[in-house]
Amino acid sequence: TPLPGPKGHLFSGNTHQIPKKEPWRTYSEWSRKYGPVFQFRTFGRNFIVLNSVQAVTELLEKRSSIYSDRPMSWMLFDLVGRGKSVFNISSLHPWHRRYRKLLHSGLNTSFIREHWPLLQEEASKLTQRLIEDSSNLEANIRLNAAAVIMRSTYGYTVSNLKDDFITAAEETSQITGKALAPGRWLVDSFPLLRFVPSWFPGADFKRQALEWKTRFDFLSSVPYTWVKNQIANGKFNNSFTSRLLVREDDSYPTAEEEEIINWCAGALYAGAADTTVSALLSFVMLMTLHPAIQSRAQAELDLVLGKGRQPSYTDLDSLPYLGAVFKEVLRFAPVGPLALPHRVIRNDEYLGFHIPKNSTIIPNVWAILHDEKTYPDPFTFDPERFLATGESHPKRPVQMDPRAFAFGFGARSCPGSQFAEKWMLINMASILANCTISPFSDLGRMVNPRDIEFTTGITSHIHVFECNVSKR
Ligand code: HEM
Repeated sequence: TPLPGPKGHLFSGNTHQIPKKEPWRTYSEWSRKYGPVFQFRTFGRNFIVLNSVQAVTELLEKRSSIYSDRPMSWMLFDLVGRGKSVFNISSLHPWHRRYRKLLHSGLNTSFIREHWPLLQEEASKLTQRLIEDSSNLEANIRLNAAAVIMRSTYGYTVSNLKDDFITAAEETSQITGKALAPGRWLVDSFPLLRFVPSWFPGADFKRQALEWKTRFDFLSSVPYTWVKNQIANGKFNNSFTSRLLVREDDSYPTAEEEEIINWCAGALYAGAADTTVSALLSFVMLMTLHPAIQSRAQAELDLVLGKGRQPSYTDLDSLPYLGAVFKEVLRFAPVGPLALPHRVIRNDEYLGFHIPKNSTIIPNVWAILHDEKTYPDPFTFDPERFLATGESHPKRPVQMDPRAFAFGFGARSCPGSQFAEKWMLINMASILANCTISPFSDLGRMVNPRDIEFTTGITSHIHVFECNVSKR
């Protein structure tokens, strides 16, 4: 049986019905009408949206070996030459496994411990900047992301957002966005167009692709060449990249190994920058709106830290309430409401429905994290959902851990999740131990938690409103 879904035109399918704003909400409504797994179609492409815990677990996790490919973008992967990036590489490509292994071991607990002093130092700098000027909330948080990532990936120190390495990394993500813009490139619907010669009238897309490819080749070589030079000069800082390049037996990586290391290192900024900024912005905004929750997290910190001590690695396990706040931020304001799309590589069947080979699979993480059966009263921000000894609902069972969904699925799940979590927790601990965040009271304006808005994109950001950050 074919999967249910909204009726579309014979040729263009449902192209005209795809929502431009917060599509996860529309998909969630459609799932009430068509069921938790439904499909829709655009020119030559089939999309399947998974809206339930059961569906993502069964298909993306248990059948990960066939559900972990990425949908093809001829413009970005082929013409612009980004098909081998960690995010885009086909799960059938032999490097996919090598990337995953390298990223997992490269971002493991010992990496996190090694970079703990950096995380702690940047957390206190961020806290200080927020106290001095809370009007630049987003820029201050961005600087924290850039500083941590560039230092831990390449051993490179960033002190402002105008830094060359940051502008290079940001240009990379802007080009990626333009090359992936849905419906923008005809070649994505008619792949044969890629063989049109670039001088041919109307082949502007090929000239554009070549320009971007040249730019990418340059941009991706900048930080990598820098680390290699530092190592050659014998004065490098320990980093993700240096750990892979400098070997105990003094051997040199092969050209192929170097290419793999460069793709993996390049993925860290792309994976970390926007996601951690989104999570931390949501945290600050949600603390502004929920003073009682904020004070409870501060009371927990005060108890563990005593007077004057700053939070450290070993404290994190003694801060269950702060841990619950982190989980609730991920649930209430998912960083990637639709994670990233996957592709199924062969025909399959689910609950008697036919899943056609090559369909793009969209996990509706937002719908899962706002399903009232799993998370009663889903639009209320309430960290107690994740505590066994809730004060206000002592008998309520602990709710499902949102980290199982917020970081994606199967052989594509986020390799930086452990690092991200420790990094966010130390930032949150440092901010709350030293400051109190409150609404901009002069204006007497208070945003109703239900009116919070989010931007639409691969990562979604909370709409920022002004707040006060004052030293405690
Ligand atoms: C709160 C922070 C973060 C969230 C919510 C998050 C979430 C995600 C999600 C949803 C995916 C897509 C998974 C899928 O396709 O099923 C992903 C992929 C990825 N993330 Fe993260 N991430 C975060 C932080 C980080 C950090 C700090 C790093 C690196 C240091 C990182 C590196 C990556 C990489 C390299 C991928 C691509 C994996 C692949 O395609 O095989 N992420 N992340």
